[in-house]
Amino acid sequence: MSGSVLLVEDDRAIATVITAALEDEGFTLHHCESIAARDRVLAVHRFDAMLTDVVLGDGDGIASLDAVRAVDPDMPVIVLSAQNTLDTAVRASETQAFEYFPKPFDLDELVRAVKQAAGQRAGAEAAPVAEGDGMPLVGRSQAMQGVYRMITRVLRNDLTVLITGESGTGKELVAEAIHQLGARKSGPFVAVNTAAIPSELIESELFGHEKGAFTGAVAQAIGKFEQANGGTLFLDEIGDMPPEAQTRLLRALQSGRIRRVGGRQEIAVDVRIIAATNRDLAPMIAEGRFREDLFYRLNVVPIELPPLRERREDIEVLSQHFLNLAAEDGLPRRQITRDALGKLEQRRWRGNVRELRNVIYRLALLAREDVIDAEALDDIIGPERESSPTEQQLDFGGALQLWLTANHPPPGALYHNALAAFEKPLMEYALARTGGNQLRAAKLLGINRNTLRKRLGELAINADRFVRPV
Ligand SMILES: Nc1ncnc2c1ncn2[C@@H]1O[C@H](COP(=O)(O)OP(=O)(O)OP(=O)(O)O)[C@@H](O)[C@H]1O
Repeated sequence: MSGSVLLVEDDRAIATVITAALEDEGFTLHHCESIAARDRVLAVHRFDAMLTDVVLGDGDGIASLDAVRAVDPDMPVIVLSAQNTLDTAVRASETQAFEYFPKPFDLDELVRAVKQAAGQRAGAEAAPVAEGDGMPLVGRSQAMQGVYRMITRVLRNDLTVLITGESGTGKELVAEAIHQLGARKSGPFVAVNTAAIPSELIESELFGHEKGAFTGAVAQAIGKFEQANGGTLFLDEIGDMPPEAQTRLLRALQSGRIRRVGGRQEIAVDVRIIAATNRDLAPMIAEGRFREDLFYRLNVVPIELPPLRERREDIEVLSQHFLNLAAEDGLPRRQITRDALGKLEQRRWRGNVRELRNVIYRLALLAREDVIDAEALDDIIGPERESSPTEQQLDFGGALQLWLTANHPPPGALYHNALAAFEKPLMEYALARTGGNQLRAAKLLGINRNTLRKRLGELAINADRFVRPV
């Protein structure tokens, strides 16, 4: 049996014996000798079970269990005690300790109890998250099983999660799953893509601002932290966060309170944070571009999403899943042959699951027959291009196709709505690049200033939003 066990015991002889016995059974042991050390390690690691002595140098192993429950309410705890009094036994059972062992104890019995405790936890946790069953994630590979296991570990607590993985591997979907399946599901899920917001606006976007905080702050605005109160805040592309915003975020995480830009009052927020990045943060920390202390605050529970090329066995179920979604989105219902799937399984998928989704939608839309075979696949998507993943994701036609299937504009409004969907981000980009200066934005776009002003009005874009704080 495998599993990880935290052993809190200041008697080294006993610790050595327990460690040896449990390691022989395949457990990984982490040993510490004090309550302070226990709490430090629990803040960053999660264990399948904990064994604790009662009388420790810096406190009482039972009386201090509340702190353990606060970070991990469901971890089975086995109490070991040399004070074989009824009082200790009663106190242990009052804390719902999994089991109580007076010293000296029978080592075999202890090993059996640990196996049972760790097994019970794994059983209780394995149940809620598996593919299907309200679980939006598809894939049965070993790698995805590991991801599901990690998700189950964070459903019944509010630990901060850092999701890493290449672009398009499903990081946002995992964040949504944690929210939907967890205790906060009735609260809001608010996603912020740090990379998509001009750096000058990030702080105001996250924390809100008071009226007059900077030029253009014409009214008070509530930030994403406050919007997510009682729910989950998903901070995507956290590696792109500018240094000042990192500092402010760290402060908010430490204190559970935020202050609006230009505001004096500290506001308490009850928000679970899930962050994600497709960048390797280690070199950024080394170069001083990402705060190490923030990294540790975020990386309490790391979840790593494997690239699609490392779980090719999932390509078949994912393809079927996306064919179904395409049909639900109003595209023709298609089937795909084993040969065609074989070809899909050989591709590199540098854009990961997002790229697969786009390809399947394109196939569903453009295939001439209901059954997509290898030949049809070659016809429609051709050989793999040598383009970078970014180019593949930014394939304009593909994105438009997805937009068209996801939005069903009323008849007669298709051209108008598609144009607005295209123009709005373009105008916003130009305004963000030029700090809200309409003259410069018009120049950047290569259009007349009056045309810009007219379109801003028609598209309900508030140019003031892009004015840089001074
Ligand atoms: N395991 C999966 N099962 C079903 N759909 C998936 C899975 N993984 C990803 N997807 C789909 O692939 C697309 C990309 O996923 P998502 O946006 O979550 O990726 P991401 O890692 O957050 O990307 P980025 O780093 O670019 O923000 C979405 O349409 C998502 O629904």
